[in-house]
Amino acid sequence: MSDQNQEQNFKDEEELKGLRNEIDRLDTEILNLISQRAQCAMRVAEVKLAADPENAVFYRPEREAQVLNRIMERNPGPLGNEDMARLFREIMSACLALEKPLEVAYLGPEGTFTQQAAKKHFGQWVKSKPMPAIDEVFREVEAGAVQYGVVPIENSTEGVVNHTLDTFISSNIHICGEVELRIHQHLMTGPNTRRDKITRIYSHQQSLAQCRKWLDAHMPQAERIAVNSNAEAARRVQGEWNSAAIAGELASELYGLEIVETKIEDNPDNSTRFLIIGREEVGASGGDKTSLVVSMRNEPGALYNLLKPFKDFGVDMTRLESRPSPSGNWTYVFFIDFVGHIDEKNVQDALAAIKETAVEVKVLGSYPKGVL
Ligand SMILES: O=C(O)C(=O)C[C@]1(C(=O)O)C=C[C@@H](O)C=C1
Repeated sequence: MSDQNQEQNFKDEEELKGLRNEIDRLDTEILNLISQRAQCAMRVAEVKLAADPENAVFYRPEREAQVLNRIMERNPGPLGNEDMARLFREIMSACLALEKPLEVAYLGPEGTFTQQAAKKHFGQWVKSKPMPAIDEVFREVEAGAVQYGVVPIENSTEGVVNHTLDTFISSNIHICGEVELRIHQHLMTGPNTRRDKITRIYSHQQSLAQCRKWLDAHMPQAERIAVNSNAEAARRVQGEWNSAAIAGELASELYGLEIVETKIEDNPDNSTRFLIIGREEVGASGGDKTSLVVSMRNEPGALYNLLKPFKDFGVDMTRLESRPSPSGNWTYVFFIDFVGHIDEKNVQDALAAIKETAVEVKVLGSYPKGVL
């Protein structure tokens, strides 16, 4: 090595050492600040408990949305807004676990996109409990066995999850949040699988449908087998040498499979919206949505009467679905989402006007718009 090179190396080493010292100093500062924040959260828990020892509510979706939105607004970079918000998501999740460990039921089994959505919304610090069906998630929350639940509500390519909508009609559960997940489907195999020997591909029927063009083009010879969930598909592949699964990343981690092809969904904007359900109503965050279920008499102008108040009171409707009413007779109930919180004056006026013509209006909940 020449003297010049040696000198340059020495300078680089010195600079690296200086930068690492600076990182150590900053980490100590961050460590102390996070600890102070955690102490504050513990104090918040004491205040909540003193105010209402029996029914103190520790998880506050409206406050969490405000914290994350504020972080995104003030983020100076170079980390992106979402990356930064995810870091704070985890800090807040850990702080909440200090106040009160949460348990959340989700549509299982382990490794489903719904579990991924639960982790995205609540962070890594909640305990999650898989349930075999959507109505069992509702029942678990209603019975108080867990504090919250997570259920899928609509997919951008496959449409609404009717089972979730129908379950709301007969339950007393509130919606207290929403979370959207980009759905990426991956092809995964076990450690002994040979790509050219794959004769079977397992996945949930919806996922097989979402990857149909890719499968036609790349694996036309393999039989497609629909199973109950993507996680179940991954579990099956574990013990087989000639099969593959299509599932999400979490399932591959859980069952020790290797992802051999990433993002094979035909539509790159494929996403699913999930709802967070609970027993309490949620306060206003300043950026909220409300969901209603309304049943109308089967008469001329019924839909007009339902929609007019939204225009009259300037309420922005974001979704309208109709479902057959459980009472039968070809009558329908309408599921409506709109922008605003039930505490806001124009929302209350619109609801009062709808109630004049509706048979029944049920507010499923006001909740903060999904942040992440
Ligand atoms: O502000 C509160 O009510 C808190 O409990 C603190 C905190 C936080 O860490 O910022 C923790 C949990 C809640 O869900 C919301 C916020």
